[in-house]
Amino acid sequence: MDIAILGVGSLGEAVLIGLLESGMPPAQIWATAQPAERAAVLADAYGIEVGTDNASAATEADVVLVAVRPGAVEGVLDEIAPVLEGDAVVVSLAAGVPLRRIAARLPEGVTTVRAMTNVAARAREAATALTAPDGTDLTEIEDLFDRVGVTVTVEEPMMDLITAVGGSGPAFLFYLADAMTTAAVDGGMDPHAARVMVDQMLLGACLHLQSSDRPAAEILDDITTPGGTTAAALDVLNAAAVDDTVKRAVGAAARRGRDLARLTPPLARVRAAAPSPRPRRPRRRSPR
Ligand SMILES: NC(=O)C1=CN([C@@H]2O[C@H](COP(=O)(O)OP(=O)(O)OC[C@H]3O[C@@H](n4cnc5c(N)ncnc54)[C@H](OP(=O)(O)O)[C@@H]3O)[C@@H](O)[C@H]2O)C=CC1
Ligand SMILES: O=C(O)[C@@H]1CCC=N1
Repeated sequence: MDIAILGVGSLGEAVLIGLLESGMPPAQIWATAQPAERAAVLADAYGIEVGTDNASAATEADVVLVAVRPGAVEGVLDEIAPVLEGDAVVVSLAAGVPLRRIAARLPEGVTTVRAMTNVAARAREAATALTAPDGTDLTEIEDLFDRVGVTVTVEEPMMDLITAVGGSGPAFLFYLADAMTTAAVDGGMDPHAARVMVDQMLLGACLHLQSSDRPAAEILDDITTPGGTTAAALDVLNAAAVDDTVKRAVGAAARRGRDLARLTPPLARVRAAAPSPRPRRPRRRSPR
């Protein structure tokens, strides 16, 4: 199976790396990026065909992954629609853009799929949710995403919530990692040692959680020695209602997904409302 990845940015590159690491031959992957200089850098780095012409890349592929930002999806679909064969499969990786809007841009018979995955595809540990019109055989696409992690199939109305939890989810952990590393460095720890410590702690905790059938709240209890250090930390987190804040953050991300679906072109108004497309927490000191 030949695939095309259209719009190799942050997510597209993560998926590309994961697929190559899974053993997919570079000759089976066609990609596009902008500008041409970035396409050349990607081609050189990964040994695959990377251009700027989406239609040319799509012509080569059995499965086309559309990895541009939500506001650019429909324009890319318009570019590739004339060259797609009837048995082509088009998978949108974008947040928010619904199946009906994808199908409306493509020739009759082309299979349309939405996939919500995440940057852990780079480490072949992504959580991917697929949705497609009723009756679609997703076996081939499940196999493709299984190469970069774990794949589930869901109904489309769940996609905004899954985008918040699964797609944006790594950001919650990176936020925590940054805050904990900063706290350690501010307390006098060597930045490199702090980074190693926090990374390994998160990895170990996630593996522990994944290997257990027990709810996270119960595992949390195991660490919380009465009157001990964890209890002191939890007192502060609970006083600040961090659990409620996390719920509200998930809600905000899911609502943004719904907004992206409504707005055409989506990003014009969303950008006007949010000055920075990638808002970051101010950093007091940068770990290495
Ligand atoms: N980042 C993530 O972790 C996740 C992202 N997603 C979804 O993935 C999509 C991409 O997000 P992300 O990777 O963060 O965004 P990026 O902006 O990093 O990647 C998109 C890339 O597409 C390029 N591009 C824009 N227009 C075209 C075009 N017409 N043809 C070819 N390439 C084009 C952009 O170039 P330029 O910058 O020059 O415009 C950019 O390099 C979004 O739809 C998002 O909702 C979903 C889950 C997780
Ligand atoms: O921030 C975003 O909109 C994309 C979708 C999920 C993760 N990143």
